Amino acid sequence: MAATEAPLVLENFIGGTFVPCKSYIDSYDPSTGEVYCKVPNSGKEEIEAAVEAARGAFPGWSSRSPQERARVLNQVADLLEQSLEELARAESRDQGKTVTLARTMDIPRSVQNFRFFASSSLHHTAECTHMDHVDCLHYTVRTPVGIAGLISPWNLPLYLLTWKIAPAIAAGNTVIAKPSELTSVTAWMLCRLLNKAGVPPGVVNIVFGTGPRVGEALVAHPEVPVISFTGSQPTAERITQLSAPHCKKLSLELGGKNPAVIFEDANLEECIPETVRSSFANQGEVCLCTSRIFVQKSIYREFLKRFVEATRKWKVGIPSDPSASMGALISKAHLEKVRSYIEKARAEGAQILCGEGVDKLNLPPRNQAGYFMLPTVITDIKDDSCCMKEEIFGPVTCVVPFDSEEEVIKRANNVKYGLAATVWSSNVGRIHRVAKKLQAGLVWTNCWLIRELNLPFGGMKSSGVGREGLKDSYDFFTEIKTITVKH
Ligand SMILES: NC(=O)C1=CN([C@@H]2O[C@H](COP(=O)(O)OP(=O)(O)OC[C@H]3O[C@@H](n4cnc5c(N)ncnc54)[C@H](O)[C@@H]3O)[C@@H](O)[C@H]2O)C=CC1
Ligand SMILES: N/C(=C\C=C\C(=O)O)C(=O)O
Repeated sequence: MAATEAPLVLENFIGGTFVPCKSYIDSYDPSTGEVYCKVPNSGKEEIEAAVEAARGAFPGWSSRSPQERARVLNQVADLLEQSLEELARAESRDQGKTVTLARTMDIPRSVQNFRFFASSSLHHTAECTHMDHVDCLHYTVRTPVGIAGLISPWNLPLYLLTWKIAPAIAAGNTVIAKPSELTSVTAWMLCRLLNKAGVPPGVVNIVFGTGPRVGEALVAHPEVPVISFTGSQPTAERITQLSAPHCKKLSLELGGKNPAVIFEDANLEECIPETVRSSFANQGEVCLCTSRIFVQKSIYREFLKRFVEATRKWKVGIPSDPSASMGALISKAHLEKVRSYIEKARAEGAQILCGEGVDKLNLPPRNQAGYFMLPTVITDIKDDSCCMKEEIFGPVTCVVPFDSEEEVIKRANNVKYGLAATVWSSNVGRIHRVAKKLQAGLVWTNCWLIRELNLPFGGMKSSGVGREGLKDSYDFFTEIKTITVKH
């Protein structure tokens, strides 16, 4: 915080009203390491108030027509779009990402989330069957589940929060959302827009604070039957334990250790810049980022040389620098954790080809205490190294050679995660074969992160439970009932 700047003080949003909290948590600007914001340190009391507000709003909201709800969602989208620049700057300051990325990805996608679910909620149809031999007609109806608990992480703050709020309220639920305590500002800014858009009080409640305090109070509340969570696997385990006594419906979107499989017939002109982006976009803090790159032996040396050259051009800079590709990591603790992986790799005898400890980072004096690091490429590393097995969630990627298709599929699948993968080849048959055999909920071939919101998003193995998307989110946020009519 600059000497003259007063901290931004956030408030909870309960029943359509901003409510101060008894205590606050410091929130840091990752690009300077200074406290610039105070986030409510909410707990059980605030969750009780939010549940009461959400319970009160449910009958009215759930009985509105899909068209009426869609109109309100579209209004939220329009208001977000009108505030795009302000939101992008706030997201960048709070998270450390570049303003450019927030402006071109995070905020436009948040707008799209509301528009997409406003529109898709108008097109759901029910199933119907007949049993003529017993004169029966059967059909299904879907009803909103009730109060949905939504817990989101710090890497794509507004993007992932709105990816949960929009489908939940479009389906007629009321919600209590808990954003990450590390990145709460854009969620708080959204609250003002929700009121302006005509979202009735209590339909969306946003309660700020830490996971163990307010997150657990939300998950354990008996009147919140459905929890949608995006974040780490250990937290998902805790959420599962707390939900078990109530048999809650859970959607868990967790981490990844995503492979890129690059065959000798890949178009390297396209593959190299795209694999740099898939490894280092958003400081490598996206669950879909590539962190293990398998390259066929015949092109391994050439790939490595060109990949390192391209990585060195992925500029780290202050988030407002339009020429920067990457900003600061989320926190000091996270930066230290990411760096510790590089140290472990070095101790195991791996080679660090560029980045941390090899190249020099140039930052203005004001940003010297910010949480910056250079994109780092590791090689000569074994498949059983922790850098090849664990989610680092930072700008670090490992490159290793492979011989055959069969071998690379086995090695790519040899981790506990199964979220995303990329395959690079100009052989269509091989692409289909390999994509089918990779254990991942999402496989991008000859591209990365082209999102089709209509189709299922999510992971297998330790990368999660459930899927999100047009039909999947609707199914998750509704209960289905089969009705039989004898005539
Ligand atoms: N989408 C993803 O795949 C993400 C993965 N991560 C991974 O997790 C690591 C740790 O990051 P964290 O911020 O600690 O992730 P986290 O899983 O602890 O945090 C995600 C959300 O869960 C909440 N939370 C934490 N503990 C909770 C609890 N006991 N009950 C209810 N809610 C709880 C947090 O307050 C936050 O809103 C990262 O280094 C990264 O590897 C982190 C964020 C997103
Ligand atoms: N869930 C995450 C990313 C989702 C991206 C998308 O829906 O396009 C994550 O990084 O945690």
